[in-house]
Amino acid sequence: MRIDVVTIFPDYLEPLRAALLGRAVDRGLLEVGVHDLRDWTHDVHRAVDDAPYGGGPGMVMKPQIWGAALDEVCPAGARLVVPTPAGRPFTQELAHAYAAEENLVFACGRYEGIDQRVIEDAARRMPVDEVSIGDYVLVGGEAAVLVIAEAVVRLLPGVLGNPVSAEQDSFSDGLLEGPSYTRPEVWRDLAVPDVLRSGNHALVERWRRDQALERTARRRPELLGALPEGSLDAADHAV
Ligand SMILES: N#Cc1c(-c2ccc3ccn(Cc4ccc(CN5CCCC5)cc4)c3c2)n[nH]c1N
Repeated sequence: MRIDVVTIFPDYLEPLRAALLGRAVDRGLLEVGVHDLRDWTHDVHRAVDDAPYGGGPGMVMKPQIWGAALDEVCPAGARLVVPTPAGRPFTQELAHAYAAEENLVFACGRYEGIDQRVIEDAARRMPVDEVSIGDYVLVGGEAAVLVIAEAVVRLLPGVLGNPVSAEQDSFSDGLLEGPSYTRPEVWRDLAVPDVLRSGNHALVERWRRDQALERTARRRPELLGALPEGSLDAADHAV
């Protein structure tokens, strides 16, 4: 997979070359290109924004600059991903879909966002997704790209040391995962649940499933309602 990011703050994307993602790059599992949008400006001020038509707060990013940048950065077959507060929710399901792509290009907006015609024009040549990472307001798209990139790259074959954990992720079965524990057995008078030290794998599996159901019911009850028909068995209904 190759990820390209267009931004006015290239340094913000340095974490793409660190830790898990950096190791994926070093191992040839991932290519990363970060591009400064201002490289496509031609005025002395390197302006990328202008006042919004119709008035309103803040500035909007100019279409000409973005158009020239995306024309050059987007390879044939790329999917363009544009983080925006008005986007559709970025989910684990979308992370899996993106992990199957050869080329992802991220357009990081700032100010009040990017002129909508940039998205409309790009959609003439490639799939374009406007996505949001959550119901809160950021200052630009860069933090969202880091979140999305990490969620996607960890799913690539060979990236995670323990690939099973990607399948046992939260949300992989529609539930939040339950609590985890490691040594010591007692820490500050808090003991590890006995069942986890029982050696009875069936009991451990049942306990973990119950914990996941209880946690999901408490923190994200709407996920229970969204489970596919037949996801819960008789033992689950006992929780
Ligand atoms: N993913 C994601 C995001 C973002 C995000 C993503 C990309 C950009 C580019 C610019 N901004 C700043 C901004 C902030 C608020 C508004 C709304 N307007 C304000 C007054 C009238 C409406 C427009 C832009 C961005 C924010 N925020 N939250 C998420 N989950």
